[in-house]
Amino acid sequence: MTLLEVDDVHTYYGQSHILEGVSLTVEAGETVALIGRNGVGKTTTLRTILQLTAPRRGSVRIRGEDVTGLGTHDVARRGLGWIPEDRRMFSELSVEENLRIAVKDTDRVGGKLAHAFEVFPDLEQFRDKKAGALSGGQQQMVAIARGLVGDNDLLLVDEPSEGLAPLIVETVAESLRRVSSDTSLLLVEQNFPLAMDLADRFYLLDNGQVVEQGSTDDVSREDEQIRRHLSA
Ligand SMILES: Nc1ncnc2c1ncn2[C@@H]1O[C@H](COP(=O)(O)OP(=O)(O)OP(=O)(O)O)[C@@H](O)[C@H]1O
Repeated sequence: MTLLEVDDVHTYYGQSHILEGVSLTVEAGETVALIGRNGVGKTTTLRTILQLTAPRRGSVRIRGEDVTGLGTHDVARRGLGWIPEDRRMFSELSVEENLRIAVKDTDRVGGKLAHAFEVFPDLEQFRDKKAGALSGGQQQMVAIARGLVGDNDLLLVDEPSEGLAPLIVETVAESLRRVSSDTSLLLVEQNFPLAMDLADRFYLLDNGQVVEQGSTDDVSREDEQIRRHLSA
């Protein structure tokens, strides 16, 4: 089943034409990577999907239903979760409270928290600690765990490895791998090897357009070309 279908979206900030006809899909169960240099429109693509910035042309469909122009809250209610680049913790609240807030079905808070701590055993020892006191890697893990307890069918994850040391990136990658057995992922990543490792398919964006796409299994052939786009 096609969970998400973005068709030929054109998105602007004021007069600036940022996305110039982006199309992509995410099937149920897939992890899809959106890669590309700084400023090519990756975050804008996620914002467009969530209708935080509605496209002027083109459409966004969730399970075949056109959600273009709906409020972000209504899009989220259809099973889309967002893990933004800045992670958006409630820094004065504990890890557990941050997770509780994300549970939509309040009758199931206990079970959801237990599941989160099972998937992220490292988090359990921090459950009473203020989220603002955690390291960047630990906060990223809380952000991913929040996506997990939120019962989302698709998580939009923006640059999860940003600013993290290589060893911590590996832990975060492992968290995403675990979450991907429960939910589909659309992953914005500038770390090319990480994106290739986690994703089934990829889209390469440049200047607001998809310039390459395919299975990550086939990527070695195109490797040089992709790297050129990423470093240009
Ligand atoms: N709120 C805004 N108003 C005007 N221009 C914006 C706004 N947000 C982003 N832009 C511009 O839109 C373009 C695309 O930005 P976007 O954040 O989508 O890129 P990105 O590929 O996610 O890059 P990064 O990795 O730096 O976040 C950039 O040129 C950026 O300067």
